[in-house]
This record gives sequence, structure tokens and C-alpha cells, in this order.
Amino acid sequence: MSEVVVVKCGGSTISELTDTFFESIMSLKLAGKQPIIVHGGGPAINEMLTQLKIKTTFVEGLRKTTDAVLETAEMVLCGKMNKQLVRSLQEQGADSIGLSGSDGRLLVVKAIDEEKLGYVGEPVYVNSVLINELLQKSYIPVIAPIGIDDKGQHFNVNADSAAAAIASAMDAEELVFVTDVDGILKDNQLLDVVTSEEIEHYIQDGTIYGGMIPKVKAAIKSLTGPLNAVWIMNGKGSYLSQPNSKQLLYGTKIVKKQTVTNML
Ligand SMILES: Nc1ncnc2c1ncn2[C@@H]1O[C@H](COP(=O)(O)OP(=O)(O)O)[C@@H](O)[C@H]1O
Ligand SMILES: CC(=O)N[C@@H](CCC(=O)OP(=O)(O)O)C(=O)O
Repeated sequence: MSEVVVVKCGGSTISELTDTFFESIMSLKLAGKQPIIVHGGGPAINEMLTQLKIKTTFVEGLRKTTDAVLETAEMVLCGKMNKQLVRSLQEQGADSIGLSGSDGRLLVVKAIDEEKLGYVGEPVYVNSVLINELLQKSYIPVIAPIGIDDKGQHFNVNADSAAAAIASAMDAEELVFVTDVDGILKDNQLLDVVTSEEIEHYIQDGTIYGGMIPKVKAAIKSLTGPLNAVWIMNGKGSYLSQPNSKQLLYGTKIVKKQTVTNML
């Protein structure tokens, strides 16, 4: 199986993604890579919850998920956001297929803390056999972050952690978080390369906050496996259209530890 590239599209940027982004995904495919899209949809869930007058709160970046919140999140993520991405890829000629993590038990999860967070799950198993079958049939899977537990209960899953779990299970070559900023910023400057250790420090001192926290935590967790680097970049960037020109990458590269080359 050729190299898997997991691209996580943040809800902050999905509605802003242009044809160039979707063409880039097709370019990856044409260059012989196997793109997998995992997406979020936080702002769209917020909007729908407001319309339905359902209260929502966040605990450490995770949405406390009651029955009503779960129903709404599933509707928005698996309906609206997932189909929007599937359609945009199809418009570029891709054979994209939309799934949620509960379809085919693709993303098995366990509750993080039901009392504190309700139906919020953390990934414990990824059905990589199913994903591989789709890749072999040349589909681009587009995966919504809803998980299922061993009793069949559905869960809301942070999309960054879903993407990291899928990248690890698929032995991905690359994991790219596409968001609405160029990467990790410190004093308004883009950090080109950061290590897991530096990230812990930046969370402590408040440089990294809010929605960037689940992203960097998911990145650090996935770096404990074979993956060597995780990228955070802007949905409006041009990297993805240049799969063979890594020197053109623009964003933050998160690495396990500072390599000698990086320090020079
Ligand atoms: N150090 C940082 N550098 C850049 N963005 C940061 C940083 N710390 C927090 N953020 C915030 O993280 C946001 C991206 O996370 P989030 O809104 O959850 O995006 P997504 O929906 O793409 O997952 C940025 O828009 C920014 O407000
Ligand atoms: C548990 C939890 O917080 N789930 C997220 C799922 C969507 C998501 O992660 O979307 P972004 O990538 O846009 O942040 C939520 O309900 O907002």
C-alpha cells in the first residue's frame, strides 16, 4: 500500500476551502499517495445548537455532550459537513466516500469521563481493514468524528484526536492539521519547527490555548508511533498542491525532538 496522508480539515476552515485545496488532495492522489480526510465542524455545531436553543459548554477544549448535543453534533458532522466535503472532492473528479466513525465500527471509542463530559469518546481502536479496503478501491475516505463503543452507544469525538488515531492505525506517512492559522504562532511569529517538549512549555505559558490545545496534544500522541512529524497549516496554503516539493511547506512542523539538523 502506498503512503497514507491523513488530512484533518478543521471546522474553522471548511467553509473557506477553495477549489485549490480540493485540487491539492487530487494531486496527492495522482502522485500515488493515499489521502484520507478527517474533518471537524465545531463552529457549525455551535450554530445549529444556538438555532435549536440547546446549551453547550466546553471542558478543556472538549464539548460536554448530552443526548441532545450528540444528536445535533451527529446531524451536523455526518450530514452537513461530511457531505459538503464529499461533494467538493467529487467536483474535482475524486471518488470520495463519506463515513462516520460509527459506520462499520470504523472508530471504536470509550467514554473519557461520562460525569464530566457526557458522551465524549476517546479512540481505542480503528478499523484499518475497512479503510484499507476503501483505499484499495481508490476511494478517498472522508471521515466524520463520531465514534461507537462496544455497547453500540455513539459518541462525539474531538476531530483532532480522531485524525491522530486514524493516522497511527494506518501507519500514515504524514498527518496534516489544516486550520485557519498558518501554524503555531508565538508573539505573532510562525514557529517553523517545535518539539513535543517545547509544546508542553507553550501550553503552560499560555502561548498555545483553546482549539490549538487538542491539536497539539493529538500531534504529540501520534508522534509516539512511527510518524516522524505532524504539520499544522492554513487551509489557504499551497503545500498540498506540491506533494513532491517539501521545501515549499509552510506551516509548523511538530517533531519528536530537536534533530541535530534543526538545531544548526
Ligand atoms: N499559539 C497559537 N498559534 C496559533 N493559533 C492558536 C494558538 N493558540 C491558540 N490558537 C487558536 O487555535 C485556533 C485553531 O483551533 P480551532 O479553532 O479549534 O481550529 P479547527 O476548527 O481548525 O480545529 C486558531 O484560530 C487560534 O485562535
Ligand atoms: C468532543 C468534541 O469537542 N467534539 C467536537 C467535534 C468537532 C470538532 O472537533 O471540530 P473542530 O475540528 O472544528 O474543532 C465538537 O463537538 O465540536
